[in-house]
Amino acid sequence: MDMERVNSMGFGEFVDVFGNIIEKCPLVAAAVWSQRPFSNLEDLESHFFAFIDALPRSGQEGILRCHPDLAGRDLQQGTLTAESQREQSQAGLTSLDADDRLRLQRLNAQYRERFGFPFVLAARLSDRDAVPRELARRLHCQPESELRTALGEVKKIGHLRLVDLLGAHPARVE
Ligand SMILES: NC(=O)NC1=NC(=O)NC1=O
Repeated sequence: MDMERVNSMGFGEFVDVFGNIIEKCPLVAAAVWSQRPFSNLEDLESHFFAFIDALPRSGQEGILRCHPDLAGRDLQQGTLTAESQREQSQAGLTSLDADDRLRLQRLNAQYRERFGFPFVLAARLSDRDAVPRELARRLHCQPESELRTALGEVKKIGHLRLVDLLGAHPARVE
């Protein structure tokens, strides 16, 4: 899909295509549509990220709360979005043994208890050993910095989902 096609999309088609760039937050795509035309993937992405950055803290925490736990209930029940299902299975989270799954669920619960939002990490850039390690590490961070870290992961997930849809930007040959 090229940028000409993206820029020609009506509102409905744009939200159909980009509504889950930010997990379960089609509002972001609905807002970004009015910023068209976009010059390239980075430009489009910058509008998604600017919307998130401009939200009040409650809105940013709301974005995080829309993310399903890693190896959590949604994964067990098969109710993940297609993107999340793919990302979590690529990180090996669909084949955890009972002990590892229970450990991750306990860590997720501790994390949510401490911060009031779920642990979010770009699963495609991680793996089944790194996820619990990173969760245990971030569990001890300060709330302010952890909010920023978590939103950074939302942006990594969003970037990878945009690359899936638009194709990676060929390296410029100077
Ligand atoms: N809590 C999460 O981090 N969820 C997720 N990370 C991903 O990369 N996909 C998810 O569903």
